Amino acid sequence: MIELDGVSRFFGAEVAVDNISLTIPDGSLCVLVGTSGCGKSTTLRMINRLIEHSAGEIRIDGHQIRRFNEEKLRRRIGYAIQNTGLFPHWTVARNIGVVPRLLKWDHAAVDQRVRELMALLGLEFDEFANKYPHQLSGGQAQRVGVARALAADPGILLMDEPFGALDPITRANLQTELLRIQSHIRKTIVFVTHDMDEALRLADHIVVMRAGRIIQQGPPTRILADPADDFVETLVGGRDRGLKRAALTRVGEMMEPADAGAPAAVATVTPDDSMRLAVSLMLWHGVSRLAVVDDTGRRVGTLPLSRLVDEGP
Ligand SMILES: Nc1ncnc2c1ncn2[C@@H]1O[C@H](COP(=O)(O)OP(=O)(O)OP(=O)(O)O)[C@@H](O)[C@H]1O
Repeated sequence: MIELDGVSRFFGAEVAVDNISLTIPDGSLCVLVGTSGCGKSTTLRMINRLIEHSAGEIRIDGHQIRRFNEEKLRRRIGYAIQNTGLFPHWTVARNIGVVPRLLKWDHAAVDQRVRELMALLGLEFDEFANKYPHQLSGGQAQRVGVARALAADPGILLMDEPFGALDPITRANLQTELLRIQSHIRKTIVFVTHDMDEALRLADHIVVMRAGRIIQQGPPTRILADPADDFVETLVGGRDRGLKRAALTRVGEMMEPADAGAPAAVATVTPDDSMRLAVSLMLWHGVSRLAVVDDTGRRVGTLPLSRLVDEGP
């Protein structure tokens, strides 16, 4: 668990981060979001002590990070940044293995870890291990950057706009990959972005920052349902937020119990489908209710349009 307790950072007279408190439970993906200069990167870098905090306390697993040896702390924490920071004259394999080598793992263990991570990130070993960063596409280089950050199996992964420089399709693919990987490795991830859509897609917990302060924090559905002020509402897309919320809400959360007497429905959804898909299907088929079925096709519920109108997004 990472805890920030009344944390501030001053640069001369300027307050970059202003008395923020935040708890990030183990295994969760917390996204810091906000416009340029609001203090997101400074907050992230205070966690691995690339920047020291000026006031307050930062604790990892209950221990103040000031008490840790800086080098050791940084090796326990993976760090992935925009434009990857890969060493240009090193191969992909050597770049990925840098931290395990610093930690003096033996050669075979480093080699095995590099292979494992390349497989996890979808990079074919024979094709990519001996390439140099300039021979990679932006998305491939970013995958190598993430693999390198994970190499020593850190409990915590800090990611600073890691997909910021990529085209929208590559970016969406890497977001999906990150969610897939996270479902396997369950790291505690702190992710910085200025893109609210990216935050809504990835986060378990969103922290909206402005001028060094936390304006609002909570799960994506809460931020969408109840933005704290006009600034957050603008960030989440104003009138568009109903659809965004529908994309995050599962049918299972909104359905009613199966109604034996109801006429057979033309279209079906599963409890794991998004409400956005359900709305599309209703519009497409011109119906006001859908049958909800499980993986085996058994009817488990009903989703009437009234659920969307009364309580929906
Ligand atoms: N080393 C520094 N010296 C002086 N001021 C700094 C330094 N680093 C950051 N700042 C200031 O602190 C504030 C917060 O910067 P920070 O980089 O954390 O913002 P950010 O939200 O990550 O922005 P961006 O998305 O543009 O990177 C800014 O006003 C910035 O100018």
